[in-house]
Amino acid sequence: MKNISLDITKAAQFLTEGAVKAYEPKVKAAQEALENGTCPGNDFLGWLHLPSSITPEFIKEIQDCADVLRANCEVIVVAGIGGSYLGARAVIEALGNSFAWLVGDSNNPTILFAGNNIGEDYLAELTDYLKGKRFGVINISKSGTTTETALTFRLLKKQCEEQRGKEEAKKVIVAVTDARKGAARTCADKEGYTSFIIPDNVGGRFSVLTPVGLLPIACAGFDIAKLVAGATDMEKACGKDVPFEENPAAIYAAVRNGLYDEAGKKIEIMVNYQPKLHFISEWWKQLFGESEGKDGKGIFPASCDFTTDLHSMGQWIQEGERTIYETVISVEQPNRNLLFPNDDENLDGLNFLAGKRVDEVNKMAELGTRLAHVDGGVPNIRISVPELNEYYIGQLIYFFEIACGISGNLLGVNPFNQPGVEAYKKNMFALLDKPGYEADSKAIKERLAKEA
Ligand SMILES: O=P(O)(O)OC[C@H]1O[C@H](O)[C@H](O)[C@@H](O)[C@@H]1O
Repeated sequence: MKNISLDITKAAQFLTEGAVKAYEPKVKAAQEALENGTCPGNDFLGWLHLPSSITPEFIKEIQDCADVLRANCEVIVVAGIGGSYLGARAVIEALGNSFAWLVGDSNNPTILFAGNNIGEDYLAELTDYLKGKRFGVINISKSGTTTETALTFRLLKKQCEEQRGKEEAKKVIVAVTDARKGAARTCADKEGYTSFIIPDNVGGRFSVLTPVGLLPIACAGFDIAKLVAGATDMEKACGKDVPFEENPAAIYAAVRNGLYDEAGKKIEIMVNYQPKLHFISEWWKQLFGESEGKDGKGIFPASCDFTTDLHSMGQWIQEGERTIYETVISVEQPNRNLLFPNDDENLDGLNFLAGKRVDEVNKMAELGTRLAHVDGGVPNIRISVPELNEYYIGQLIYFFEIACGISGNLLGVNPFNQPGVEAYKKNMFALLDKPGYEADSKAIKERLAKEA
């Protein structure tokens, strides 16, 4: 089986000769530090060899739980935010039917996501939809206290118990959370829910290959063993002893830091040409944004779906400020085969495409865009994925995870904490008069009064 591969030629040309190679010693040091646990954030390195540590027995334990949910639910709601849902959604959407919620696939439950926002209409419409449905809930929170998830779970738990009875509800509510602490753990233990542990040393944005992602992905009907196999093979392919030039994660980390350090590229646009990969970009944005956006530094992670966004963002990318570069995920072979038909009248003038596969048009759009954007001063990194299946998505996940760990170390930050996310929470709790935030409430209201 070939691996995903990296083409940096259209990015390296924006750097001085040898600039990428010059990162080799720092990359090696970063990988040694990750391996030896001597880097900042070294209490969150459980992801580094997670794929190769996952046993068939553990896969079966997760699959068995998924089978119970699949047998008893027509809808499964995944409650989680950030790393507690993005990975699962990214994989499920990358592998699933683009219209999954409409095709009424009788073999698989409908997987919905909630707890990732505080939209009242969203939650009201969700609870309306769930009325009369045989639904279950996977409540995912590493801290077990995240407001968005906890607020949603309280609504769903109540509705599930009302609709199915408390005892039946216990069969179809599963918690994925901390081993010991947090409200989600307390509730799971009190109610007797099946639960899985998010290892202390695996941060949320690195947790898709723990039950955080594996359980929802298995519930959706995908092969988590193959996902883990792909991640395991990429773990080997990006190991610290792999020669720099042969280590795709090392090269990607080096190139992106070179573009940032030397070429003033402050924004990385993750691009796909397959709509199914939209949430892979969303997952990637948290992984790199939350890992590197610190100390006034870091490449800003953005994303675009092409060719869709070429009609909205194409102008900026082609002629805006030259502080951007693109990383393009290119899927070599789609899973389906659709030929473009001939039309005798040819009113649209498209008969020159007749008989071609739709993907041939997509690939020429990709090539044409790459030429245009590089000509316009936008470096282009291309990640080639042979096909969209569990194995290669597993490779892609681990590739980005290890590249992120290396890159954060090259940037000189702690890639594994996220102190910045606490600020909004403190303000929100103060404004909501949460017990324990009395002083903060007083201060923030005085501030708002002054600013009014
Ligand atoms: O899994 P949880 O503890 O609910 O956290 C969910 C998310 O929110 C936190 O505030 C962090 O920003 C993320 O790193 C995390 O993935």
